[in-house]
Order: sequence, then C-alpha cells, then structure tokens
Amino acid sequence: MLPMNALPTLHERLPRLTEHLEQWIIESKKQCQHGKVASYIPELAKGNAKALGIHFIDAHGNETSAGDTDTVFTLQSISKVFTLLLALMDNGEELVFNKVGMEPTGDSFNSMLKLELVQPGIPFNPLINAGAIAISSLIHGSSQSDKLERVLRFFRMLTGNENLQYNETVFESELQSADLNRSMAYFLKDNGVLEQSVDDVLDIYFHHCSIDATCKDLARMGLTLANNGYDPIQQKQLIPKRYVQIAKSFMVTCGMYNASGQFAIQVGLPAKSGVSGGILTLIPGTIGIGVIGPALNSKGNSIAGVNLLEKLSQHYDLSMF
Ligand SMILES: NC(=O)CC[C@H](N)C(=O)O
Repeated sequence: MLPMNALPTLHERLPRLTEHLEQWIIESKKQCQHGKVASYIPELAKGNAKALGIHFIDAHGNETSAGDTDTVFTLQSISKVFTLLLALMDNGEELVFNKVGMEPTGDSFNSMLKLELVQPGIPFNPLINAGAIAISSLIHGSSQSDKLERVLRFFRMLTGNENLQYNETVFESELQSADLNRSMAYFLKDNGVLEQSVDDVLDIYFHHCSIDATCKDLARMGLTLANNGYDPIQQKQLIPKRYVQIAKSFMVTCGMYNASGQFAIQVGLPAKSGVSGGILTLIPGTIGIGVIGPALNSKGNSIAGVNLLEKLSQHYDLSMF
C-alpha cells in the first residue's frame, strides 16, 4: 500500500466534484418520484421520499458533501457488513463459514426460499436477512447487554462518532413487524444454525439495523474499508485486512441484494445498501462515500442514490473492473 501522504486527495481523484455534484443531485432527484419509501417497517415510512444526499471523505480527512446530507436514517442492511466483520474478529473464518455461505442468492433480501431448497440449510451469504441473523448469533459478549454494547462500540469506533445510538423507536417498529424475520430465525434454529434463543438473536439483529447515522458516518466507515481496515484518520488498523477483503467481496457480489450484478456493471464499486435508503460505497485505496435517498426501487435500493452513483462512476471512470 502507498504511504498515506502519497494517496491522492479527493480533489485530485475527483476534480471539479462540487460543481458536478450540484447538477447531478438535481438530475438524480427526479428519480425519487419513481421510487417508494419502505413501509413494511412502519417507522421507515416516515422517511423523506424526496431527499438525496452524498458525502465523501479521503485519507487526508478532506470532505465534500452535497444535497440533503443532514438526513438521519437507520443503517438497516448496511450494518450487516460490520456485524460480519465483528463476528469474523470474534470467531475467525472457519466458524463463521460453518454458519453462512459465500454465494449470492439471486432472490430478494428477505427470502427464505433456498434455506429449504438447498442443503445443509445454512443461509447463502451474510448480507441477506437470514445470513445476518445467523451472524448476529455469533457476536461475543458476557450477557445480552454486553453484546449490544460491543456492537454499538464497534460502530462508534468505525465512524469516530461517539454520539451514535440505537434508535429505539425504529427498533420497536421492526420488532412489531418481524413475522418474516422471526420465521426465518426459527427455521435457522431448527436447522441447527442458531444455538441461542430466537428472541435474543433477533434483539441483536434489529438493534444493529436500527443504529441512527448520516451519510458522513457511512463515508467514514467506507474510508476504513477502502484502506483495507486501516483508518487513516485515527491512524489505526481497526480491522484485519483479510476480513475486510471478505467483506468487500460480499459487497460486490451481494451488497445491492439481487441487483448486485447490475450495480457491478453500472457502477463497479463495492457497496452496501439498506432499506431506509442508505448506500455505503468506496473508491478502493482512497475515498469513502455515503449516500442517502429513502425512495427505493423494486429491489430495495435507493433509486436516486443508485442513479447518482452511476453518474459519478461513469464520469470519473471509477469501475474496478
Ligand atoms: N434490506 C434491509 O435493509 C433489511 C433490514 C431490515 N431490518 C429487515 O430485517 O428487514
């Protein structure tokens, strides 16, 4: 890896970014009308369907943002990347991959179809709901509250934001509308994937999905992934490189649910979306990017957010492939 001071700055890598963003945000916002805010978790239905914001941070700490970047939203599925990393740090690769596979499903994020169809009935990957629920059961801690504290501490460390909190209102809302996730968890328990009580595992899972964040927090976490687990701002290796490599591979193959192939072709960057409209992505080695746009397309990804990232990637030729 290049020494940090040799890494290109945001403005070197993405010249005239601020000017372009102004125009692109206006254009991409027009997509919002074709999307819908998630409503299967009632609290998420309160998201602003017209919002679109983006934040960038480079290894030198330079930042740029545009649009509705004050929007606070819950991490939802974006959190799954980081609970996977924590589970890998707690348990190592072998144990984690006894519980979840390494392949995309081609099905929607909340599908449990293949759990029954394909033996041995472990979730296909850690970024679908079934897989992330299995991962939640692997987080270490001396008690339930210790596990919740460790998870929150991990996110605070990665964002450098000590004010990060669980949004208990969204958590309660998820808990009240959890029939599908609950049925998945019982299925996993019957298959021997979950060893603890379904309620305790779901408590962890819904909590990490309910962490409040902004685009800036996403960009900050993206920056550490972009630098293979090294946080150039705190100047610390926060996550072993090997685990970040695993997480980024999953982001490319499964991070945008069953639209990951399309996203790889049109944007070509590792990314993870959440059903509240966030997208975390990164330019390898250099820049972390956070996007929010609560109106979703039919696959559950931010409709304007994906459109904005397509413009960005095409203009600056950012595809890794
Ligand atoms: N796609 C998502 O962001 C899904 C996460 C959400 N908490 C759920 O379990 O349904």
